[in-house]
Amino acid sequence: MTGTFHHRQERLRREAEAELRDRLLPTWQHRVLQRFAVEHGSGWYPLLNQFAPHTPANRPDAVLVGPQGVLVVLLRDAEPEWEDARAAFVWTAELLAGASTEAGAVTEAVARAVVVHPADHRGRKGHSGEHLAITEAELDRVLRHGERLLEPAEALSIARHLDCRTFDLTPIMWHPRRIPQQRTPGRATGSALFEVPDLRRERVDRALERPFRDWRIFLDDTQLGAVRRRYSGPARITGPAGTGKSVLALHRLAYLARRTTGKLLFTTHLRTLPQIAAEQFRSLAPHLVQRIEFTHLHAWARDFLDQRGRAADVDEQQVEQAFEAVWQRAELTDPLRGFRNSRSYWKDEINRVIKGRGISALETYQHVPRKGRGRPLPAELRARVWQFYCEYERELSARGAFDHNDVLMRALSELDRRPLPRQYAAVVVDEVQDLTLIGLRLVHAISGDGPDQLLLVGDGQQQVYPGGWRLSEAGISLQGRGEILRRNYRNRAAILQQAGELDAINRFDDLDGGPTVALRSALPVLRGGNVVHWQGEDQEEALIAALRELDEDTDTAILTRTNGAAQHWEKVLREAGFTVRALDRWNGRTSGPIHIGTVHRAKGTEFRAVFLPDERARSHEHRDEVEAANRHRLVARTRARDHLWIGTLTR
Ligand SMILES: Nc1ncnc2c1ncn2[C@@H]1O[C@H](COP(=O)(O)OP(=O)(O)OP(=O)(O)O)[C@@H](O)[C@H]1O
Repeated sequence: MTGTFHHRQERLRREAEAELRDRLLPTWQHRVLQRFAVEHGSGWYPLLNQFAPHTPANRPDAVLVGPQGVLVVLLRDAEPEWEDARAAFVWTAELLAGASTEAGAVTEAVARAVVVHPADHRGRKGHSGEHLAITEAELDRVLRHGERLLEPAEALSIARHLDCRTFDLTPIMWHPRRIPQQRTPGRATGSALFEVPDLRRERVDRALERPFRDWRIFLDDTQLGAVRRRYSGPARITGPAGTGKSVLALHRLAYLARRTTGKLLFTTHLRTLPQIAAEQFRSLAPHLVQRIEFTHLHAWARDFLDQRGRAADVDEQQVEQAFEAVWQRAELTDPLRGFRNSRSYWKDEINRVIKGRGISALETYQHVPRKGRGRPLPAELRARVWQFYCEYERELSARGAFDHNDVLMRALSELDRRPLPRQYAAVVVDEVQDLTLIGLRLVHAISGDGPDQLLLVGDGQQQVYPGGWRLSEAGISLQGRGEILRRNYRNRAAILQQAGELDAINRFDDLDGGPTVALRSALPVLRGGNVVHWQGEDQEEALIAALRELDEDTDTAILTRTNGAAQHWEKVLREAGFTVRALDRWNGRTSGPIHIGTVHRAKGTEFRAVFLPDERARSHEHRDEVEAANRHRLVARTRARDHLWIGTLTR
């Protein structure tokens, strides 16, 4: 077989020689291109720039499509200007627009720029922000090693697409209209050597890695359209849980990073999400990760104020004490308790409705809409709340303390006083539905209104913090710029159906007036799924037994409503011998132990199996509480990909 293989290589080499004969290429370039041509035998489709060796500086000399993706190749004696390498990449990436395979529309993540130098090159090698630099002696690095990204049929259809899109690239050694038989060197096709168990394992492995591989390399048409669209001002991506909003946001960041200079910002109000997004981005576009700042909005504001010499740190304990001091004053709180006897309700009123909206006068508060906050609050009570709020502010200032809203407000006023010296090339905000109005104003002040500057990503059905706003209140106008995603790629059909049955009213978009799609109308992509409704008295025993029944417990989470419950389950599972990790310490990198945390912490994440133990929540008397609880449940259930376990205590 080896003899046949070498014979074939030699024949390919001779054919390549004949194809390249008329080109007046420097000897080393000739050698490289010949090698590319020969690699057709192992599944690569080379296309040569028709101007080579006089290719314009900002174009590739060759493009190769094969198992390791699309290589945008520049053959250079000396290091190219980085703008040229980037322009060659972007030129090829633009040609990829519209390419699709059975798995979806092709993204830029499939492509990378490679600069090949002669063997005796002494200059810089390795990865730069824009490309990988190697010598001709190291071609195996890109042709043979590395992650396998494309199936043979995918590679062929992408190569054909490139051939159709431009006259500048000419196929060498293959004919775009003939379908060649794929052969893999060293392995006979259809051979009995391929054992059935191997095949089965390969299929299972591929199925498990599939969604991840797929979303990096292929997006659906709507997603890809939104990644590449030029928005003349702020834009918004909505869609039910699991429809790839965050994935789209990451692709758009990579797309914009390649076409701009300077930093880009990914932010959200959730503390743990930016790190997880950064990890995902790293696998999508490792060379661009330095260009993106992944940070939660409060940390951004705090660092910004620090740089301006106006440090404002939040001491949670002091803030809590300030609130408590006022809450204990019966003359202030009795009328409020009469309306709603809930400390957290009034805390939300201050944090999310008054301060979170930046309201500075009672007159404004008297008229502010409080959608999603339950019964209307009469004017006289609003005056009482205002008094409470003023006392709280006094308590804070007596302690010299700032709360989270203060930090955002100070950052906003500082930006107003002196804008950023260098604007971000783009700002992406994830989980936007849970930002306060002040938070939204801040991101708008950071981004500005320019083309492609601001992308808001969210879903009103997943709002878990009270409060609401209209975009216009933050001075943001969308004018129809936006996309709605509908295909759910995360949850298997049974889970999607289960979560879709919840009556999770979308108050957020109700405020904003835009069109929406509810989870129950999302289109499931993955079939099957397993939902277990457990009912009984000994929940600990049942949950542990269910965990033990899982074929493997990696990529599993126990999600709770409260921190107390999360701590309880951490202890129970540790004692039962499981390795567990608190969700708020997770950076999205490893999926080893069982994750335990609140649903708030789990926002934007997903797990193969999710357990939702019953917490004996007090029954909800008010409509807003019922709505909030249902949105909360929807978020929790839609974190599960394959298995969902829902506990109900009967005692
Ligand atoms: N085009 C695609 N092909 C395959 N998988 C995809 C595609 N788009 C997204 N996915 C997968 O779908 C899952 C959900 O994606 P993502 O987290 O971006 O959804 P989301 O809309 O932001 O969800 P949520 O609002 O619930 O946080 C991820 O596992 C992602 O890998």
